Amino acid sequence: MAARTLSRLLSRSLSSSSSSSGASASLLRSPLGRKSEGLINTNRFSTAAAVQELITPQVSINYTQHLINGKFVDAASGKTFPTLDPRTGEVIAHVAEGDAEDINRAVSAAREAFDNGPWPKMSAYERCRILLRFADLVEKHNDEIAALEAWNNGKLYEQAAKAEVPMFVRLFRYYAGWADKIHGLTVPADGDYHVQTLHEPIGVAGQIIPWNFPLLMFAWKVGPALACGNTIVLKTAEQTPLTALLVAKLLHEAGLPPGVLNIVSGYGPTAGASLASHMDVDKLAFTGSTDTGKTVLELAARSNLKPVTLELGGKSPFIVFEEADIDKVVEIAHFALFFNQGQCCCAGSRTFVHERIYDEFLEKSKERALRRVVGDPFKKGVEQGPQIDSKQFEKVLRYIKSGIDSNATLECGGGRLGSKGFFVQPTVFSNVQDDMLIAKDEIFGPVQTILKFKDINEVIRRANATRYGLAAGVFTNNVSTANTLMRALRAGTVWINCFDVFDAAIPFGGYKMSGIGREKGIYSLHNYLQVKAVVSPLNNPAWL
Ligand SMILES: NC(=O)c1ccc[n+]([C@@H]2O[C@H](COP(=O)([O-])OP(=O)(O)OC[C@H]3O[C@@H](n4cnc5c(N)ncnc54)[C@H](O)[C@@H]3O)[C@@H](O)[C@H]2O)c1
Repeated sequence: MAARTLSRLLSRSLSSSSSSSGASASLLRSPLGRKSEGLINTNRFSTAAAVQELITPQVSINYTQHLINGKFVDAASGKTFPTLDPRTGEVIAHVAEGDAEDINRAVSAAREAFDNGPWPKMSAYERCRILLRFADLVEKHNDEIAALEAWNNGKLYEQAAKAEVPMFVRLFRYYAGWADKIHGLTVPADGDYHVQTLHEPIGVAGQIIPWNFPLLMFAWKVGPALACGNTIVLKTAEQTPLTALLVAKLLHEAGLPPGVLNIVSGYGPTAGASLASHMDVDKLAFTGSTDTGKTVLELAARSNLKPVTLELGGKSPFIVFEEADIDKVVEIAHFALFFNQGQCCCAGSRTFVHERIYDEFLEKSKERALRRVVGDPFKKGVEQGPQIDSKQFEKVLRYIKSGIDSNATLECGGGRLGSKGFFVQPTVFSNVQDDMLIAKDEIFGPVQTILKFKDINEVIRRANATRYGLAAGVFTNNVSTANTLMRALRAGTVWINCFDVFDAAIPFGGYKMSGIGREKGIYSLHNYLQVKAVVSPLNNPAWL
């Protein structure tokens, strides 16, 4: 298709901003009666002046086909599917729709590149240098990549430009650094034998990623797999296929040989399921919902028993003890839940507050939510954009209704914003009980649930009483309380007096139904390596 340019679309929607059409730059009326151009300001006390400036980065959609064996190609069936701008629900591009045949072609290219191509035979230092060159190129195209990410996902442009693309770059530099430091051991064993372990690439890695952080999920998976010398078939989420194709182009410009990274766009039950069940895929790494995680694990087991890592959903407790600094923690709790429109696997989605500070904490949390600025993610000062699509948007509204029906107290929000796009009011519930659906299920939206607790043992029990175990936050000035909680909480990450601190070196993953295995850090390398024991007899050894 002809390249579409974001700045052109933005200027078009700006010039029509006096109509009440869309979220991008149209007039949207907040439920609180404020009305302002191009934004929905939930602040009764107004910060509108700070949020007028529209950022118009240059970006166009140039890549919409599959990337197979270093070339952009149409789907075998010739089919395409639409990808949307969540601000308006309008189609921004038609993308090749992959199915089993496209997956077959991509897996064959990856197999050939692994078995006979230069990548696994290249020195680790050369692989490192390609990854470093790629990181430099991404850095150079930072704003363009961030704009495409925001356009396709609805996330804040500034969040993508200032945090997510730089984190992407950091992840690739981190794994580039590992490429030439991966090695086995010599092992002292009983008997006259020389024993060593070889850490070998696992082969063709199948990777399936979600839509909430399309670029970061790409980096978490592709970075370590390439550092270890594997080849890849990546299936992007159907909602957000665009940025993976753009950065993959840059990776080839950096010197990646053809066939090493193949990308197929398409839907889960067709393209995703074909990848998970493919007999020639040696490893599967999946990030997405717990239900789909179970499906892909089963597909992997029923096909060739490929090893599977799973990064799944969460319902993470955010626990505030009585001595915490209330103003500061209200802000962190707000961020922990509402960041990225609440579409975070590790969102602090059960805010447990000690009964002595509960009322004050609740009042301030509500005030903060009312001040949250919702609007066009390309505007400076906007804090919240739209949900990703109508399905997620409706799911969030259903959970809000379920909270109301189950007699939790709706403190603020509770509905949609505007009439176009997928904007949801920042919503806070109090009087939430553990057995309510809003306290048990992953809502994946801007809905904060605030629960009251009395003592440490009670809150540990309640925080752990979930099928999930992805992350937790603990806010206390008492060292002993912190020490107890960091061990007692059954979660892959425990943040003490902070939340959402990510770094390439920090492992991430879940206990219980939040997943299997860890990504990032040194731990991710283990996902992409086979360990081979090599044993040979020693004649007359000088030492053992
Ligand atoms: N633990 C983590 O690191 C982490 C990170 C981000 C998101 N998540 C989780 O992801 C979920 C949100 O993402 P989502 O709605 O895109 O999840 P999802 O499970 O619907 O989809 C994730 C991916 O799986 C694919 N898929 C769907 N059905 C499939 C099937 N039958 N076979 C193979 N692939 C299939 C989709 O096309 C998509 O690419 C949330 O539950 C969130 O918590 C977890």
